[in-house]
Amino acid sequence: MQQDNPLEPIRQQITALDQQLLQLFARRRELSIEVAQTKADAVSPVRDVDRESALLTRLVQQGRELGLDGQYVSRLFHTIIEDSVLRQQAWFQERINPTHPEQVKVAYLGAKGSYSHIAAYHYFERRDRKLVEMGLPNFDAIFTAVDEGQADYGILPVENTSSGAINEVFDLLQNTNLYIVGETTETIAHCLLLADDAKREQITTVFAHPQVHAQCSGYLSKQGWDQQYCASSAEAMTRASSEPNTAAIGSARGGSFYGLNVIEANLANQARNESRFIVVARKSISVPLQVPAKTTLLMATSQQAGALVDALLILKQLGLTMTKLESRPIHGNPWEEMFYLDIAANQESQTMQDALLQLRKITRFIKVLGCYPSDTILPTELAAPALADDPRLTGTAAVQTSAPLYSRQLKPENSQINLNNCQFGGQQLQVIAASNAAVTQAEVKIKEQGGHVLLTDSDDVATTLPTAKVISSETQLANINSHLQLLLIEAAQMANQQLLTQVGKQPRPVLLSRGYGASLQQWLDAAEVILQQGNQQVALLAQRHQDIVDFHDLAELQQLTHLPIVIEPGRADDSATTQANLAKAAASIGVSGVLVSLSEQRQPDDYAVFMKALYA
Ligand SMILES: C=C(O[C@@H]1C=C(C(=O)O)C=C[C@H]1O)C(=O)O
Repeated sequence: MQQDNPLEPIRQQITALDQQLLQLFARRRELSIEVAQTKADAVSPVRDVDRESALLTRLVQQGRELGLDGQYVSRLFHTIIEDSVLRQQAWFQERINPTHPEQVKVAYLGAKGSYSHIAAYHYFERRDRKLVEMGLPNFDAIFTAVDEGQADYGILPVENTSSGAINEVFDLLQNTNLYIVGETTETIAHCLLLADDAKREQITTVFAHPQVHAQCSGYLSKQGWDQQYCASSAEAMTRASSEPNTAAIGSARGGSFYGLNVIEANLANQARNESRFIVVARKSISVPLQVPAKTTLLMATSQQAGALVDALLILKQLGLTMTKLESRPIHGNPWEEMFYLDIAANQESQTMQDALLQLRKITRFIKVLGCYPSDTILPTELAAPALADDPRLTGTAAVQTSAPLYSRQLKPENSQINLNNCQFGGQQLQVIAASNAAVTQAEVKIKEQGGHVLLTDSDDVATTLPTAKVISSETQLANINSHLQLLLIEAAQMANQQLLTQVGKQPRPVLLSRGYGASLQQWLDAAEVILQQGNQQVALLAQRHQDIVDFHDLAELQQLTHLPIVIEPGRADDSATTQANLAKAAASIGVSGVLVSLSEQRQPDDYAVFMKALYA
C-alpha cells in the first residue's frame, strides 16, 4: 500500500540523508575534540574567529553554487560551530577539574519537563554526564540539597530576557557557601498546552509559574482566562493534564512528558525569550585560559557618594568588561545594597587579580561567587575584522596569589573601617566604651566626655552612637538587631570556625579577640576565615585577659597585617591614667582603637579621667 504513496520513496531518501548528516555531525564533533587536544598542548584559545570566518565565507560561497541561501548556510553552521566550541570548552573544563564521576545528581526546580530540568539536561549532556534528577519544590531546597551533599549540582535561573532578574535566587546567593561553576542559556519557547481530550474554546483556567505569566502577559491579557500561579511549569503541566477545562503554559518538550499537545506557540512578549541559568556546587572550579570565562562578584561598597562608581572605575581602568550588574537589598540592613557583578574575565588572570586587590581596598564586603566558562557563543559575523579580536578572551598567564588576605604583602596600606563618622585605621585613636548601664545613660556620658562607639549588651537601639555587641553563638548572630554596627568575637570564640564563617558573611565590621594562649598566627588565621567569606571589615582586639597588652606582639602584628588593631589597655586594676598612657603609647605604634569600661566605679569617674589623660 505504502508503495502507492508517491511521497514515500522521496521521504525515504530524505531519512537516509538525515541519517548520514547525523553521522557527519557526530564525526565532526569527534574531530573538534581532537582539535581541543592539540590546543591544549599549544595553549591556544578554543575560539578561533579567524578560522570560523574563513570557514563560513567558503561555505556560503560553495552553498550559493549549490543554490543554497547564504543566511541559511551561516545559520546552520553557527549552530554546528556553537556546539563544537561548547564541547571543546567542556573538554578543557573536565581536563583541569577531573573529579567528576560519570553520573551526577542535579537539583532543579520542579519536576520533569520544567525549564530548569531541560536546562540541566542540556548542560550535562554536553559534558557527557548522566543526570540523576532531583526535582525540588523551591530554590531554597536546591541550595540546601547541594550544601548538604544530597546533590552534586544545583541549577538555578537567574535572569530572563522578558521578565528580568530572578530576585529570590540572588538573595539566596548572598548567604550561600556554594560556588557558581557554570552557566547556560536556554531559549524558552512558551506554548499553550492542552490535554488530548481538551478543547481551546473550553479553557477557563490557565496554569503557569509566575515568571511565565509575566513573560506572556501580553498574550494572556487578551484571553480572559483565570490565571493561576504554580510553583513550577511542571506543576502547571501536571494540573493541566488532569483538571478539565484548563491549560498550561510550558515548553513543547516539557508538555510531551505530560501528554499535552501544543495548541499555540511563541506566546512570550519578547520574540527572543531566553533564560540564563547558573550551576552551583560545593567546590569552586578553575577555568582553563583557553576558554572565555566569567567571574561573578558579590560586593558591598561604603555608603559614601560615588562609592559604586569608584568600584566600576577600577574595572574600567583595568580594561575589564562588566557584563552584568544587579543590586539587591541586604537582609536586615534597610536601604543598603549588595551588588552582583559579572565580569568577562578569568579569576586567575593577572588583570582580575589586580581588580580584586583594588576592590578589596574600597569595599565593605567582597566575595568571588565563582569563576566559570562563559556559555554565550556569539555568532561570527562574516567579514567583520573587529571580530578577529574576541574581547571575551583574557589570554593572560595564570597568576595565583597565595598571600593571605590579612597580610601586608597583599595590601601594604592600612585597612580602614568606617562606622558613622568614626574610622578605625585612620589618623585618630577611636574609643569604644563598654557599658552595662542603660543605653541612654551611657550615651549621655560618652557625648559629654568623648568616645566613639558604645559596647552594650542591650538591644535598645535608641542611640545615635554606633553600637557594638559581643556575639558568642550562631543563633545570637542570626537574631541580631539590624541597627547593630560592630560585632565583637571574644577570646573563647576565636577558634569557633562556624561562628567565624557566619560572621564572614555579614556586611558588618567585626572585632576579633585573640584566643586564650593563641599565637599571633592562629589569631590571624581566624581573621582569614572571616575575610575569605567576603567580609573585609575585620579589626583585631588585644584584650586584657592577655594579662598586659604586649607591645612586642603589637609591633609585630603591625608588620604582618593591614587590619586595624584595637586594644584593651592595661590590667583591670591599672589606674585610668595608666590605661590612658598605655593607649597613647599603643597609638604611637599604629594601634587604632581602645576599648575601655564606662561603668567601673573605682574612682568617682574613671572614664572622665581616662578621656582627659588620653587627650592631655
Ligand atoms: C574546531 C575548532 O575550534 C573552534 C570551532 C570551530 C569549528 O567547529 O569549525 C572553528 C574554530 C574554533 O572557534 C578549530 O579551531 O578548528
